[in-house]
Amino acid sequence: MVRGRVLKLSTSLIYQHKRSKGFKRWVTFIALGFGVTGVGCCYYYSEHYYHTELSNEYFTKYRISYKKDIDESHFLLELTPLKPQRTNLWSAMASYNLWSVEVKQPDIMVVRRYTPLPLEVDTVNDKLEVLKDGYNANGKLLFYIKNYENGEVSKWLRRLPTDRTIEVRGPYVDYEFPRDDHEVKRSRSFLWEQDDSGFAERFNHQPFDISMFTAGTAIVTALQLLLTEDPFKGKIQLFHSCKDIQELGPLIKFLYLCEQKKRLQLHMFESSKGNSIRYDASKIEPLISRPCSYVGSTPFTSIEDSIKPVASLVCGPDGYITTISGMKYDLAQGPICGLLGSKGWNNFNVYKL
Ligand SMILES: Cc1cc2nc3c(=O)[nH]c(=O)nc-3n(C[C@H](O)[C@H](O)[C@H](O)COP(=O)(O)OP(=O)(O)OC[C@H]3O[C@@H](n4cnc5c(N)ncnc54)[C@H](O)[C@@H]3O)c2cc1C
Repeated sequence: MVRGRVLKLSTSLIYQHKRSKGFKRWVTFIALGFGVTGVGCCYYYSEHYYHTELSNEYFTKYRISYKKDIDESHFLLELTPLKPQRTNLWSAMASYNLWSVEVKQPDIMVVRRYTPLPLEVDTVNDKLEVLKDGYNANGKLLFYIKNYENGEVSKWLRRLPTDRTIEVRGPYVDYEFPRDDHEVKRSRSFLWEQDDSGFAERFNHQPFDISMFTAGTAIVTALQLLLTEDPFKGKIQLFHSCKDIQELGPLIKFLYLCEQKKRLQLHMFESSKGNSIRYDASKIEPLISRPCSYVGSTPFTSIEDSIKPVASLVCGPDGYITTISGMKYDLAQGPICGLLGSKGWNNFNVYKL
């Protein structure tokens, strides 16, 4: 009888042991399942959401999808994000913000700003196309860049092969115009060479005009305002200095289209043709308008033929900024002197970028 009890006990112990072994196996299996799912979720999150949307708080990875030399110092660079961008910065910024992004040079850990243009490369025909309203080409960014002989980042960028991954952060707003949320969107159909000659433009409010003074690649600031979705509503009087207009490559066409549409009044100063602001300021002085007063938001009347600039933006190397508008001290604007100073412009209506 005692033997029978012992046998029963040992059988139940073995059973319990077996059961607890099975239980342990189940627990391990479930824990492993949770672990694998957790790791999978983290991987999916990091791949699809984390650090994939462009932000100025971290770097996002982009691939060099196109690079084309214009001449020995200028090239076009197209970056495609590794993950398509959900935010359409062209719709969000429109022409109310001039914006740029920072590109990181990882070997020396420095960043430089570059100003994207709302263009994408049509690889079949090897030409530039303006991005249509509501379309962001999945977040592609196209840049016009000058490489400097001793330039840390521009020279490095020019040498990188296509398909190389680089890191970008932004966007950074470099200048902000007053935003009018009750204004109608401006059409850009002429940029696709569509005939809109029968269409008379009307706005809710009277647009204001500006003057821009750019040198070299700084022309991208004017091009961004002219080509972006809902482009600048007023006229832009642009004084551009460069060695030769040909250094703009395929971008020249867009300037001429805007000029034909009377959205742009272009004054070119090409040093290779002996036409330089630096050496002959008297050539440009008579062309510069005096500042007109900004009267704020008034009902639309008409689009006039004349240009009445209420603000001037000056963008280029330090020496150029000094000639046009007086010295800029790092982040401080400094007093308005130079050519603009002599024409009555001041710190209320001039901004040195
Ligand atoms: C808001 C913003 C937007 C910009 N957008 C663009 C853009 O779209 N395309 C573009 O090409 N550049 C743009 N730049 C200029 C760009 O950020 C770099 O300054 C430029 O590429 C030179 O950097 P680097 O590292 O190659 O040269 P660095 O190592 O900084 O300088 C090397 C040498 O080049 C000289 N140098 C540097 N910059 C200039 C200049 N602008 N003019 C004359 N000499 C210079 C320096 O004096 C130095 O001797 C922008 C700058 C700002 C602030």
